[in-house]
Amino acid sequence: MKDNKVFVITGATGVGKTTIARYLQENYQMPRVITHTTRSPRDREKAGIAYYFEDDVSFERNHYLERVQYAGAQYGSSYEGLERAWEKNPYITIVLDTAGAITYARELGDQVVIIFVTVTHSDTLIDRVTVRGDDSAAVERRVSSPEFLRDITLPTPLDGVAYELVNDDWSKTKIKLDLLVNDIMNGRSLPKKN
Ligand SMILES: Nc1ncnc2c1ncn2[C@@H]1O[C@H](COP(=O)(O)OP(=O)(O)OP(=O)(O)O)[C@@H](O)[C@H]1O
Ligand SMILES: Nc1nc2c(ncn2[C@@H]2O[C@H](COP(=O)(O)O)[C@@H](O)[C@H]2O)c(=O)[nH]1
Repeated sequence: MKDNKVFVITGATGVGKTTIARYLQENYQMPRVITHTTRSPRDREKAGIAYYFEDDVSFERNHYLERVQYAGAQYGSSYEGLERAWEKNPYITIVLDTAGAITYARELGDQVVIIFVTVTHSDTLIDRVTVRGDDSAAVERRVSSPEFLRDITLPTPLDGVAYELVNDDWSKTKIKLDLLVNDIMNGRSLPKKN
């Protein structure tokens, strides 16, 4: 449906994209689109909740709006996943890398609200994912990947398109999210930078 919207939450590893999606689910009943990946599950990640975990063969069976390689694994968001979420609510979320966010902006136009999440000091990201329980070798691989370095800064195609949200302090982030969601739901638009 034309009035359906998808909040695309993007940015580097550990900035808090999944935490933001969870907040929007719990407080605004926005379902998150579950995407597909060939990477292995982390401790506590459940199949069908965190991701649809695939192998190289099963990954090819889905119909993707976009797909990317990220730090050596494949990721993709399927049309079926989007429709399943929109059946539950006209406002939904998806967590993507910046390449995926650019594709969504191009393919879905006005139906997309992009939130680019950053932190002031990128060193804090390593602490955050370590506290989350990520294996130290995986953290090392991830933060030295070209995709991680790319996603730290706002890509040019998203400049003036994405809302920039600095997630240093979670209590302030929640206030900014509430303002943004209420404005979008009421057809207003906040400045893109805060
Ligand atoms: N403002 C914040 N201050 C401190 N810790 C935070 C903040 N926001 C999120 N976190 C924590 O940082 C960790 C990483 O957050 P989250 O998993 O949401 O990141 P992400 O961007 O989805 O990462 P990835 O792309 O690697 O999946 C989690 O342990 C989360 O609880
Ligand atoms: N473009 C896409 N990016 C995706 C998709 N699913 C997840 N992601 C992003 O990949 C990285 C790595 O995720 P992680 O869970 O292994 O840390 C992160 O930026 C996710 O937002 C997708 O379907 N398409």
